[in-house]
Amino acid sequence: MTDETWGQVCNQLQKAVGQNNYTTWIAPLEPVGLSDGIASFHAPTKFMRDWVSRNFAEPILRELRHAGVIVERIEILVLKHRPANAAPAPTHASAPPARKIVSNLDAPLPSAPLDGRFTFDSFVVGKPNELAHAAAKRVAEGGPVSFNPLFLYGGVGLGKTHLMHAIAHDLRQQRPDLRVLYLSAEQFMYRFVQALRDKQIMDFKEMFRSIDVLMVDDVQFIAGKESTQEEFFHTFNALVDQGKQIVISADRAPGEIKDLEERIKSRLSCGLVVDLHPTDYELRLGILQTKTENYRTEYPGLQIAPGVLEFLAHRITSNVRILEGALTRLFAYASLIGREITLDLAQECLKDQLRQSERKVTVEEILRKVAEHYNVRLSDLVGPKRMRAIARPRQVAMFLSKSLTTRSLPDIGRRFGGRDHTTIMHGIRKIEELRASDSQLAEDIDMLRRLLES
Ligand SMILES: Nc1ncnc2c1ncn2[C@@H]1O[C@H](COP(=O)(O)OP(=O)(O)OP(=O)(O)O)[C@@H](O)[C@H]1O
Repeated sequence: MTDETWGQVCNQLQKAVGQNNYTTWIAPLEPVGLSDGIASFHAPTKFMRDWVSRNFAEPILRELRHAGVIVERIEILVLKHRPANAAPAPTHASAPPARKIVSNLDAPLPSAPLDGRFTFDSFVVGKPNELAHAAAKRVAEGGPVSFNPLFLYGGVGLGKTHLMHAIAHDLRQQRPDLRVLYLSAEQFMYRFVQALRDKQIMDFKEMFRSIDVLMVDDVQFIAGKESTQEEFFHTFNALVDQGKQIVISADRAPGEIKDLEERIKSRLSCGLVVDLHPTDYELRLGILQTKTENYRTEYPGLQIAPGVLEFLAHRITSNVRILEGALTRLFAYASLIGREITLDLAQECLKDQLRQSERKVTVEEILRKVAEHYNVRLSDLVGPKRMRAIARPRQVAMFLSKSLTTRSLPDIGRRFGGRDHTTIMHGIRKIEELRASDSQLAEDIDMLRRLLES
């Protein structure tokens, strides 16, 4: 492969993977040769080799083929660390070209790849995440540091990584003068161990202390890993002392991370600790609406019936990742079979997800909702009164208890003031009969069922 071909490939890769990824991961690669359908490259570190192999091998291969190179796979080799004046000593037998030794401070930061979709524009703000969003926005302005660190925590799939990437995107665009490094705590550890092994710990320290904004995702990962914690603590202190911004995320609050040293917990709690709360209905609906808008360009002409998004927002409450996955699946499915997205289609396509998130409705909840709906006392529902105004709602509650819970008739009877199972059966039959002719009753039941299942 000629330099010219590689140059062309690089131009294409820049477009394919984005400028940041290109500068960080592709530009440092050196093509070494091509033989037996294997294109070989040198990478400066193992960390880089692993990242590139995992994340960029496919686009590199694709662009090489586009440029007419006949290649089956790529191979990335690591140049062993060596003194600056020594001859190159690759870990591979073939002779590599001489490598320029660059100062650490000029080298691109080994940031983990950023997801181009995780921007502030695509982040939907609601009550549960508004503080986290506002704090992240503030950091993204790159102005004077007002809280250090910004500590974002919350359960799985609630947007921590999204916000951190959004900060990095904004900073890179608006403050290209700042050295911004985003990586997971696992990658921090990996780099640290690597530096120890390669006796490059001074380079490691120098690099981490040269950063203006350091973002470490999933910091709970270093709990119980003593020397990594120690190094993290020193890095953290050095940056805070220099007035550099730090953003950290974790799955729980600093004080609740087990096996994390006390001094680190207290350091992490010093700035602004913000909780990303579980989503509420409005936020979920907002996210679904935004994502649906995006899909409209991808699937033009696909119709979505009213009520489907509301239904999903009610039923899929676990986390945003699962909610997004359900919507993606639904659009792909509907476009494949060429049908409008209706409630029925959603139920059919998302059976598994819906079953998993099915709420366990209790007889007590049913009694409470039915009492509220018919404006009768709960005690009357389970009591002995027989007048129609009480007896009918009671039968509705019996019917719903049988269809929405897995309780047996005797069990339901016990929860209805110790009634016999035959009484419960009678009540259920009555409602089944009436429902067919009484549309008001059928509507009431439908509504109550939806309320209870949401
Ligand atoms: N408020 C939001 N608006 C739009 N998309 C969101 C929002 N919150 C989360 N998401 C999306 O949900 C998915 C999961 O979010 P993210 O990866 O940031 O979660 P996380 O909190 O880092 O979870 P984990 O700890 O599992 O990594 C992403 O695709 C993200 O874009």
